[in-house]
Amino acid sequence: MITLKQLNKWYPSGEEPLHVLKDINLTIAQGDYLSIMGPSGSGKSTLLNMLGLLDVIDEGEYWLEDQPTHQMTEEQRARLRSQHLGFIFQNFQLINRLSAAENVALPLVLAEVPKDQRDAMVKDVLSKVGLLERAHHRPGQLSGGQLQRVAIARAIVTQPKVILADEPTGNLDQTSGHDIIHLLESLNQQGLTLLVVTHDMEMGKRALRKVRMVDGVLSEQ
Ligand SMILES: Nc1ncnc2c1ncn2[C@@H]1O[C@H](COP(=O)(O)OP(=O)(O)OP(=O)(O)O)[C@@H](O)[C@H]1O
Repeated sequence: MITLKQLNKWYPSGEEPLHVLKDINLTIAQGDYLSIMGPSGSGKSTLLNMLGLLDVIDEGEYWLEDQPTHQMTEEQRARLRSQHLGFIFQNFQLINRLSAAENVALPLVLAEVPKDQRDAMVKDVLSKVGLLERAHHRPGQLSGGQLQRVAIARAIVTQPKVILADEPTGNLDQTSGHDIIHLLESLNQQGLTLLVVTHDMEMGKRALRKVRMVDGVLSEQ
């Protein structure tokens, strides 16, 4: 479902551009579970941003569901992003003045899903992540592990094919981290493709495919 061919990315930096991703080739199938590990500054988040269609490729090809994203306009890429991709971040990125249910509903509001349909979908995913009874709580009233569950519910409510997670356990204690790993893995077992950038050795090791990034060069173990 995802193919990267000879992908390159540079960032402007002083006199000489910084070559952040170097000739990346990668094929990801539906249902894969892939961890991306490597030293700080090696390009892991940049790669995840490219896969998430959040930034433009300078050179090479990125095919998503047989579609050439490298030839698309920003608008086309945004449409593809909202159809197929869900995102999870280390710092959850929830809106504090909205309840858990309202945070989860946001992508559906943006997609103009009617309210009654929206409510049913939100209820369904909140129950999947075990937080139905906290639906009306605001982020300030929830623990770190619960916040990440809300973020996961928000990521899956649009029924994406791929979840891109950047350090999903990075702000959690060990027990909550375990819970989040198990939740993501159970979603993967139901067919969701899972791509995770992590420094968490446990998660890194448990992934079915282990990819390592060093100085912009990717290798698979
Ligand atoms: N928007 C940007 N503009 C310029 N340079 C950037 C930008 N984003 C990242 N970089 C640089 O690109 C390199 C790769 O950064 P990236 O965030 O992808 O690394 P990482 O492997 O995810 O690191 P970490 O594990 O610390 O999060 C770093 O040298 C970083 O300073």
